[in-house]
Amino acid sequence: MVGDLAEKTSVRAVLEIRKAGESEIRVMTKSSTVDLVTKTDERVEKIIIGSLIKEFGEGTHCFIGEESVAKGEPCILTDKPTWIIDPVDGTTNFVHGFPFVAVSIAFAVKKQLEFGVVYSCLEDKMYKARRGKGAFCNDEPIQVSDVKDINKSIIISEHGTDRSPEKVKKIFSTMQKILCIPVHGLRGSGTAATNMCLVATGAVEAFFEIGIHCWDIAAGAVIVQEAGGILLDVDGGPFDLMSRRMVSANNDVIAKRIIKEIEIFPAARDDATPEKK
Ligand SMILES: O=P([O-])([O-])O[C@@H]1[C@H](O)[C@H](O)[C@@H](O)[C@H](O)[C@H]1O
Ligand SMILES: [Mg+2]
Repeated sequence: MVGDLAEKTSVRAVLEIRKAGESEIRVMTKSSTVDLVTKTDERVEKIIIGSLIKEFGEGTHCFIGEESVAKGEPCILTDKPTWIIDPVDGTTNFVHGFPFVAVSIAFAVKKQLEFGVVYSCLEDKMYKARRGKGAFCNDEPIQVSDVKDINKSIIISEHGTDRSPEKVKKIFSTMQKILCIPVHGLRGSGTAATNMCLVATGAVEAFFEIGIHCWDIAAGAVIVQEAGGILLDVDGGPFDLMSRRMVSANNDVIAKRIIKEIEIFPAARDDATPEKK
């Protein structure tokens, strides 16, 4: 029921994004001049939350949505049934017409992710997974790659929207070290949700990033795990959805090899009190 609804809602969101992409896009900024947002991000989030509230009634479920949080709504994951939503993951891509843009909708109960749907709009691929029930792309089962040799891997990372020189230096130093292991290649689609689905289908072996948010990765987290992959913190500890740090990989051999090279830098938790952000 929850899954069907998430799927139905993601289809509505995708139609809206595709339609909006055909006319002129007015761009605004959030935390920095490269952290972009559009009216479409805001409208699509309202559509998603509105249709979920219509179904479940006001006050029964909680919502963590990228644009609502940007407008001051809390970003705290409680035990209550909670939807975690990125209406347009890959907003920069959307603005530039770079063809990877996804809608990401996840559902958690008691802080446990139960269901995720990532709809890659322009490729027309709907990825979905329910805890314990496998992962699918357009209804076909998907599975991570079985590569264990890092020298035969493709790794994804992104540089996010924080451009402070010391962070950028660490990001590129990590990428340089990983590239020179050597791996077959380094990639990045510009949407964390899609990157995770690429891990889940076996197109790449891993995706890691410091600075992502819970709404970028919540749905992808269910999909990667249900496709047989793993999630870890960038220091090798357990994955924490609110920590803004994540390594997703096909297996722990690949994950741990990458973790050896990651230069960690601080990122305020999604659920940090405002004065700590
Ligand atoms: O802002 P947005 O386009 O929804 O999300 C961004 C994308 O997922 C990008 O791939 C990642 O590198 C950033 O960290 C995210 O913020
Ligand atoms: Mg996003």
